Amino acid sequence: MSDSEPPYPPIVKGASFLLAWRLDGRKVLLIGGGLVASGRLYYLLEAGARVTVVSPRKRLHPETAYRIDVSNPDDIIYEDRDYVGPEEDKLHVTDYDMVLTAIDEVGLSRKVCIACRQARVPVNVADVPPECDFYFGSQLRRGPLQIMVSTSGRGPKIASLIRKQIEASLPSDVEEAIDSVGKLRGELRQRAPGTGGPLGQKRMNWMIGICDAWRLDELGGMTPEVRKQLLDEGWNKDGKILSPKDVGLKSGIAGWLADTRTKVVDALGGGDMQVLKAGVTGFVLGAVIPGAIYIGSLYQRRR
Ligand SMILES: C[C@@]1(CC(=O)O)c2cc3[nH]c(cc4nc(cc5[nH]c(cc(n2)[C@H]1CCC(=O)O)[C@@](C)(CC(=O)O)[C@@H]5CCC(=O)O)C(CC(=O)O)=C4CCC(=O)O)c(CCC(=O)O)c3CC(=O)O
Ligand SMILES: NC(=O)C1=CN([C@@H]2O[C@H](COP(=O)(O)OP(=O)(O)OC[C@H]3O[C@@H](n4cnc5c(N)ncnc54)[C@H](O)[C@@H]3O)[C@@H](O)[C@H]2O)C=CC1
Repeated sequence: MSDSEPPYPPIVKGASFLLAWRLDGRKVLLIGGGLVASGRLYYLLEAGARVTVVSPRKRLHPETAYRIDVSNPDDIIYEDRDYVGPEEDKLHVTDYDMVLTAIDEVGLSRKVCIACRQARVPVNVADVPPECDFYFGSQLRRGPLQIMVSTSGRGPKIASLIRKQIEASLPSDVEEAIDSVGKLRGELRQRAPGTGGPLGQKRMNWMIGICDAWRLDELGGMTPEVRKQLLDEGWNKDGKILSPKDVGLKSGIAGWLADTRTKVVDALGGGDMQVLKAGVTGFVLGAVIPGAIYIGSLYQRRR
């Protein structure tokens, strides 16, 4: 490295700050009940938010109406009427953790945005990027795995296409792998409880070692007995990292590749090597796009 070369990556401004917002039990105001609102509502409910929907029933999108009709009143409070404005309405933006508008009244949305910003309540106005404190992205979920693609507002349809490519390239056993790792982490914590310090560092190093030494499909196939073996004969013995071979599992990359190809092709409803190529390209693109991947629906907007 030359003397003038910076030691760390340069800052390139213009990005969004990506995070996985824990909305469980939080209050969200959703103004509007059309197609766009139905997508917002779906993701909010999946995140456990307590949503107040204000929108006249006569123009509700069928999915919004369905969610309202089948949901527990703790999850959705529904007001069958027009929202009248931040000054006049009996609902106050200050009582919410997040406010979303998805209505076809630009002036009213602007007023909501101004009131939210004054009160420092995060707001998203569908259709008006400058009035959004945060953007939605194209999302997919497989249990604990969530991936979101953002194009920083430049090309939402491209975000959707990239998300689909990533989706097609995901190994079908990714959810099992994450579940296994979650269980192993929990069991490790029981053996070595506590927060931070040298023990925390040792725990983390051990988990990193295991995740590096085991392929996703191998992790997904990990039985409770194998997890116990990893802990008994690995963690308990100087934090040793046992490989799949060490616990008596056969490794076979060729078998795994064949299996993955079949699963990718199956996921796309059959096909040929062209399809596999598209999936792999998608995965690579997913890794480099200037967007967001949240480790962690397939709701699709139909316009
Ligand atoms: C800034 C942002 C604010 C926000 O909504 O949070 C925003 C803004 C706008 N969208 C517009 C149009 C379209 N939006 C979509 C689709 C989606 N839009 C989504 C997000 C976002 N849209 C945020 C930035 C996301 C990012 O950073 O990439 C997705 C990803 C998530 C979601 O909404 O849930 C979802 C795909 C979900 C999926 O399929 O997985 C399609 C395609 C389609 O419908 O098939 C079109 C038509 C094609 C086109 O116009 O490009 C317009 C112009 C309206 C006009 O011209 O009148 C604006 C306003 C503007 O750009 O000025
Ligand atoms: N950000 C984005 O990604 C996109 C944004 N949009 C925009 O989002 C907005 C909503 O789009 P859609 O859901 O497709 O429209 P829509 O026409 O299906 O739904 C509008 C909904 O808002 C309700 N509404 C209107 N005035 C209201 C008020 N004062 N109080 C409560 N509810 C009210 C209507 O009853 C209806 O349920 C539009 O402005 C549209 O241009 C549309 C597509 C993409």
